[in-house]
Amino acid sequence: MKIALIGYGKMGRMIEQIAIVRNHEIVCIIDVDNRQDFDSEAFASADVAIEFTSPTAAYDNYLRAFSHNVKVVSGSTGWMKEHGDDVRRMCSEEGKTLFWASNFSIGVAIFSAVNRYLAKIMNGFIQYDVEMEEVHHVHKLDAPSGTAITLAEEIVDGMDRKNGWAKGTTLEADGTTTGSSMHDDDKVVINSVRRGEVPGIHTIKYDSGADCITITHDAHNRSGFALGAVLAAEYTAEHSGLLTISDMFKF
Ligand SMILES: NC(=O)c1ccc[n+]([C@@H]2O[C@H](COP(=O)([O-])OP(=O)(O)OC[C@H]3O[C@@H](n4cnc5c(N)ncnc54)[C@H](O)[C@@H]3O)[C@@H](O)[C@H]2O)c1
Ligand SMILES: O=C(O)C1=N[C@H](C(=O)O)CCC1
Repeated sequence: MKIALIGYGKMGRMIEQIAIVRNHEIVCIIDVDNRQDFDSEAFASADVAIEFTSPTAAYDNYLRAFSHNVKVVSGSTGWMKEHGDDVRRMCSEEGKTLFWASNFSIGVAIFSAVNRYLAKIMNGFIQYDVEMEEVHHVHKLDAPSGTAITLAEEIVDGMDRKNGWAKGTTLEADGTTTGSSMHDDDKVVINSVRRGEVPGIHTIKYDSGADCITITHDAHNRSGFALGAVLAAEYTAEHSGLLTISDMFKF
């Protein structure tokens, strides 16, 4: 398969390595300094573009790729609130294809299945309250993480006493804390920590007067995200519309 990369940072570089091992051809690499290459023959020849850039760059990159009829797989987070409706409309009404996931790792797909199951059980046990913590490296631009938001939305779907999520505190790398831990009881509070070079840790904690149950996904490195993105590109070459992890992994 012919793959174009949009964003050649930590994720773009790791995706390139895995794609080559899986016998794909990288036909074009676009980063901030050569955005004119969106209009190249090489870019238009791609079966799929894999996009990992930033919260503010992602949406425009989708538009550029769509204008050349190139399908997109993207892991960029933090753009959904502003552009989610527009992207959904383009995929459902205008024949565009975007595979988007807040987290591409198989481990997080499994963790998400456990999260959904646990939330449904906890719906019947009102003595437990739930909160979440995500820990990421200090370069991360968005908080809470996209993964934490997805996991919180799953909890809200499973528990009648929760009707949304709220951004809690953020412990910054310099030790300062911003945000607030005070929120209505019907919100799933997500606290963030920015520390060193942590690839990503998500912990969901159910606490009662008697005990506490926690589940954690701890990424050792970015290889799980990158492999998942290449698998998603292989899936996207054969499918269309708005796609996500639950389309690819059925469990
Ligand atoms: N879904 C997932 O599994 C997953 C996993 C890791 C990271 N992410 C997300 O992916 C994004 C990128 O992560 P990263 O660790 O590779 O970041 P990074 O900062 O290492 O790399 C981003 C790259 O994008 C480039 N870029 C920025 N704006 C651009 C633009 N307008 N056009 C082209 N290139 C542009 C930057 O120059 C940089 O090379 C972030 O939003 C992060 O949250 C998602
Ligand atoms: O490194 C990042 O940035 C990550 N972003 C995603 C998120 O926001 O959930 C996935 C984990 C790594």
